[in-house]
Amino acid sequence: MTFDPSRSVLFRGATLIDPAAGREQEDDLLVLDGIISRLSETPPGLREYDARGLHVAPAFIDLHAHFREPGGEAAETVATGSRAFAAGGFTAAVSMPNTRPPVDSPAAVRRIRELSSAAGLIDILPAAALTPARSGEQPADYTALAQAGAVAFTDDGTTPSDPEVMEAACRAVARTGGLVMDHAQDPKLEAGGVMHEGERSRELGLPGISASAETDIVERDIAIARMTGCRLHIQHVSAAASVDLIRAAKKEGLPVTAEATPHHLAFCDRDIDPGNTNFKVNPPLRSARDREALLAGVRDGTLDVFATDHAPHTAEAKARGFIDAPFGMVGAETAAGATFTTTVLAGILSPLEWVRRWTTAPAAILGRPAPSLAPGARADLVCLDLDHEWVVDPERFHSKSRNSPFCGKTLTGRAAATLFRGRFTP
Ligand SMILES: NC(=O)N[C@@H](CC(=O)O)C(=O)O
Ligand SMILES: [Zn+2]
Ligand SMILES: [Zn+2]
Repeated sequence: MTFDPSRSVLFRGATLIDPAAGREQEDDLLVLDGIISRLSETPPGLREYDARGLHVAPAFIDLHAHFREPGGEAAETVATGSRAFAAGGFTAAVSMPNTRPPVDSPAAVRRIRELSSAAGLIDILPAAALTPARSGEQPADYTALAQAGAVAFTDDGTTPSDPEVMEAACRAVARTGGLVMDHAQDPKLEAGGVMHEGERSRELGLPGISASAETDIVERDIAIARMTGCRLHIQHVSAAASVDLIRAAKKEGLPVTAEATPHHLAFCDRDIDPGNTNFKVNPPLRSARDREALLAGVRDGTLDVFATDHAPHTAEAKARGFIDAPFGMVGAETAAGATFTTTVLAGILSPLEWVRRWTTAPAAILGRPAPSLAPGARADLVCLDLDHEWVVDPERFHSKSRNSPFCGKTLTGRAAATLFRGRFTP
């Protein structure tokens, strides 16, 4: 029997975590020609990977990533961002449309998919702008964008400030069965702020962004989901009251989901060093109480998934000081460790549930088939070393950018290897 050795491997002695089957067990795992196969089919001469002490799971899917191409290639490209995500244990990521120009046409959506295929390390699933030019002025042609390959619609970086535009957009997306992702932050209330408004911002003398900048929009858009039936995914939830609103919406049976970022789970405004602009992010790192509420939301499933909001910026841009530097932090290569450390090690999630939040849960939100370790499944896999303690050194990132708040921090857990269609990456 012949097989392609570059897409075939036998993982020996791994602990397999298969959230689709709800199972964690010690076993070998065979990958043959990029497909998970029955152990009884193992051919002679196959490469073996010693996975004793390691966990093998479906590879991670990120619902929220910025690749900066076109227009921001000094900070990241599809190729460098793909390497960063592959190194982080991912084989798929949803790209945000806030490039320059924005991804707001079928041609721009197709271009992202072409760049993704050319890089060949992960599947980049493009989100398209919710409104043309992300101007918040009118709905777009969602059918045409979806036909070109858009998996969701968002004006990430902002949200339509006019509730009537948001309602019309959600109504139109609902007709196509599509998904709206929402950067829930009122542009008016956010204006001029650079960190969470509270005791710490007053201490530092920095302009604040109130929690209500987020919660007002979460409330507005849950009401719009109720009226329109549109599937609504709240991005990068930061405030305790947002978690309460989302919990209540779910209880009511509304089609609302939400994501938690690694950085909002790991840090609060007390951790902000005003001399380090890598802590400047939108929405801002909020109070310790907000952070506790996010962890409670992760625990009870109100926050369905983790998502990185990987937002690369050049060292030059981040050197402008806390007032003028752009918002955003990289996250692809710290996501696994940061979320394992803040949730599993903290006793909030089991390892199986933690894997679920990076795999089957985001796939379900996208309406894609559940990633699985069953024979016949595509071998998009991550091999995790969950005992590995490491100190984050951004100089070692594959990303073009280094703007990580985790620099110098110790995390537990990392991707030891990633397989994309059976091939080791990056
Ligand atoms: N999160 C951020 O602080 N920045 C993001 C935009 C966004 O996700 O809102 C970026 O594109 O840099
Ligand atoms: Zn955003
Ligand atoms: Zn974003």
